[in-house]
This record gives sequence, C-alpha cells and structure tokens, in this order.
Amino acid sequence: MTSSSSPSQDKLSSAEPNRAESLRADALMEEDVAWSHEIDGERDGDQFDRQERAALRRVAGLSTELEDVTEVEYRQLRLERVVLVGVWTSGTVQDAENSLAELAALAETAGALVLDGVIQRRDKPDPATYIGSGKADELRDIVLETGADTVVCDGELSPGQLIHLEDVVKVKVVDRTALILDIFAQHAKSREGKAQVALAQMQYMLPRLRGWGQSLSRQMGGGGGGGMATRGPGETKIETDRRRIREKMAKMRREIAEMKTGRDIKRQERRRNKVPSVAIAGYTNAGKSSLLNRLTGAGVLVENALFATLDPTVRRAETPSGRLYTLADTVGFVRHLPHHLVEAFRSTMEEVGDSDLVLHVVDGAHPAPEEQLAAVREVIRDVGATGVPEIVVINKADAADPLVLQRLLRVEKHSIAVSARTGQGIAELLALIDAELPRPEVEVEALVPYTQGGLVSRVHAEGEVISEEHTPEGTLLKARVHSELAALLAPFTAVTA
Ligand SMILES: Nc1nc2c(ncn2[C@@H]2O[C@H](COP(=O)(O)OP(=O)(O)OP(=O)(O)O)[C@@H](O)[C@H]2O)c(=O)[nH]1
Ligand SMILES: [Mg+2]
Repeated sequence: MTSSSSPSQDKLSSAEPNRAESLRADALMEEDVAWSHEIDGERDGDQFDRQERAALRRVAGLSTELEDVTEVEYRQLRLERVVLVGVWTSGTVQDAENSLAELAALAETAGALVLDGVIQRRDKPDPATYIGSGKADELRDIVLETGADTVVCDGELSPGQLIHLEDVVKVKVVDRTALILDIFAQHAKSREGKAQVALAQMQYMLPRLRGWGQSLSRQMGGGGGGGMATRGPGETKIETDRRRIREKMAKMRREIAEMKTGRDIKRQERRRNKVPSVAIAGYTNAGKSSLLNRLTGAGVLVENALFATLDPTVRRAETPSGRLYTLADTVGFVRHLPHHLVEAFRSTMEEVGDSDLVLHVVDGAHPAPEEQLAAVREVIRDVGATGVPEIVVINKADAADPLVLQRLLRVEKHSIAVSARTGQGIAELLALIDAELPRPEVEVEALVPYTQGGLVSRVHAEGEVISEEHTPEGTLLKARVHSELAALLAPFTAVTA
C-alpha cells in the first residue's frame, strides 16, 4: 500500500467543503448551551486562573507562512493550511507552548503550512469536542479568519470527539496520532517500513470507520455523501469494510513476520561474527543521522524535519585503535508516540536492545532536553530494551547554551558534549566508544605464517593487537580476540592465557 492511497492519507488530503452558511444558524443557537456547559465545567477548576481558562491563549511565533509567494503557491498544491489546538492540563505555560511548538514541527514535517496555534487551559479535554464547545466556536472564527482547511489537535482524540469538533469548526480535524502516522507513511522507504506503517494506519482507522466513512466509501466507489448527520455508509457497509480491513491486516502481519525473520538472520550473522554493535537512539531531530555521518562518513539523509529517518541504517565503523564495529541509526522517538507505532516499530527498537552500546543522542540546544531524554527512556523501557550500556551524547554543543550543557553533563553521569556539525568532541566520543565496547575475551600469542595474511587482518579488525613482530617464520602476534578467532589461531598458538 502506498502512502497516497492509505486511509489516513486520504483523510488528510480530502478537504471537507465549507458549509458555513447553512450551518451558521445552528452554531449560533448552540452557543447558549455551549457556554452554560463551560460554566458548569468551571466549578472544579479552582487551581486554574479564571482568565486563563476563559481565553484561548495564542502561542506566538508559530506561523510558518512564507513570504515568497511562488513558494506558497507551490506548497499549497499538496499542503494543508492548518491551525493547531492544544489542551493544557498540567505543567507550566512553557511546557504547553513547547508541546504546541513540537506539534507545529510535526505538521510542517507532514507538509502543512501552520497558520496559527492556540491552547486552552482545562483540567481535562472535553469529552465531546476536546476543547470546550464555546472555545470550539472561537476556533471556528480563527479557522475562517486564517483561511485554514484543517485543524490539528495535540492529542489522540476519540472518534466521537473528532466528529463533533469537525461539526463545529466545519473543516477537517485530525489528531496528533493521525499526523504522526501520516509522516511515517510519507517517509517509510523499505518494504517492511511501509508495511508496518500501513498496518498501524489500518489499526488506527478501524474504530474510526464511521467518522471517516464518507471518504472511505468514496475511495471504494460507494455512494455515501450527504450531510453531516448522514455521513458515512450504513451499518452493513461499515461491517463489510471492517471485515476487509481486518483481513488485510492479518495478511500484512504475516508478511511483516516473514520480513522480520530475514532481518533477524542478518543480525544473528553479525552477532556470530562477533562484531560489536552500537545503536544511535534519541529523540527525533536530535542529530542522530548527522552523528552517524560524522562518525562514519556515511551518506545518511539529514533533514531539519522530524522523522527524517524511518528505516534502520547500519554502517561499518572503526575505532581509533582499528577495531571494527557496526553503527546503527534508528527511528527518532517522540513524546506520546502513537501506541500502534510503538508496536509497529518494535523491531527497530530491537536493534537498540540487542546492541552492545547505545549512544543516546539529545539535542542540547532544545528548550527541554531532559524531557526528551526521559521520553526516549520510557519507550526503551516499554519495549524491554533495557540493560544496554548507554553514553548520553549531548549534541549541537555549538548552538547550545553553555549553562544547559554544564547542567546536563553534571546530571547525566556518563555523558559527553559534541557537535556533529563542527566536529567538536567527536574525537573524544570515538575514544569513549572504543573504551566502552566489549573487549575480546581470549588473549593469544601466535606465530602466523605469511601465507595466512587474512588471519592477521582479521585479528586487527576484530580483536585488539597488543604487539606485532615480523619474523622470518611469520607474523608474531600478541592479541586479545574473541573465541571463534582464537580457535582459528589455535594451530599457530604458542601460549594461551
Ligand atoms: N547546530 C547544530 N545542528 C545540528 C547538529 N547536528 C545536527 N544538526 C541539525 O539538526 C537537524 C536534524 O538532524 P538529523 O541528523 O536529521 O537528526 P535525526 O536525529 O537523525 O532526526 P530524525 O531522523 O528525523 O529523527 C538537521 O537540521 C541538522 O543539520 C549540530 O551539532 N549542531
Ligand atoms: Mg535521522
């Protein structure tokens, strides 16, 4: 399934026509009800400043509207004009604004143009419309004012909340989960990655079939249509659709299982060859791919976009002392990674759990690096990939506040500050990797005949050479090697410790 024909893609790209005129009267009539509901909800909200609760707070500086008209026109061919909305339930205003700024980055990564962003302070999202229904009407005004065609909510909404909010704002509403799924669909390159995303999209869509019935039935050539009250196909049609999707999901799961077997075999081969493995993990946009490039010279896609990397990339690398290891780039983490995707990308995370060392990259120039560290560790725990030694690599040292760097270096015991961009700290990091990689366990002394040159090279690449001497009979090697190599050297071994 390609991203353009996937269900969530369809949802994201099929604009709902504005039916503002005919429905304006309804919206006005509902206003009284909406406000009384709002006041009702306020009784338990002592902890919140009334004024803050009453107002939709505009988050400044989120608009990414471009100055260059030609570029705007180009982007609008496939992009959406979006307004972001978040419900701020706890934490400081700074936390809330960071969260919306991240949503803006996600929306841009998905290819949208962010026009505006608002947050509402509430103790919990409104069960019917996510933001309070009075606020939903204000949101409708912002949508009209800015000419937006989509509202993106900073959370996972229930199918009912999506429908109800859509009915008020009269443009399509998508949630954070759908947005991330959409980005993953656009970025996945490998067959396995694409299949995993498609599966996650179907899983997300299944309970939302009714709300999305209209576009689905159109896609399937059915009638559907009609007003909002009659949106979607009848029960029977939904049932058939559900069954078809379930069948497709089952097929997809089988295919993914087969692909996974292939990858597991490759990984086992690497293990058998005793090449130590290092995994680069970290929050999205932390600079993982840049670091991989810096450490190995590999040409991996680096982009100032979230989730630029969606398929695990494994490269060969060499320590300063000449030992070989593999270095794997991984998918970026994000807070509230949709549950379906954690499942789908478990295999990628396995790369982390199976490695000998994790380089946990964090963006030192980000406003909340500690939160990013915590979010990543939570996912690592979730997938049971704990117990691997970790070096915290504080990246973007060139752009970070020195005080923040100091704080992070102090709190994170095993950490190092680097800049993948300028190369600062990279030599130290390479030395640290060398020191942390598991040491080969057997010490050997062997006189290897010159006819066995390949064996000497392997000792250099896979083991640690303590001393080397060229004698008339061959190369006299003293080295630490893994057991398999020790066995190959046995015929030439003089002493084994
Ligand atoms: N100033 C500065 N920017 C950096 C540094 N390292 C990376 N960047 C920038 O940060 C952005 C993200 O870099 P990537 O390497 O794509 O990040 P990533 O962690 O692989 O991101 P995803 O694959 O999207 O999760 C790019 O714009 C990089 O140019 C650094 O040391 N300093
Ligand atoms: Mg990357």
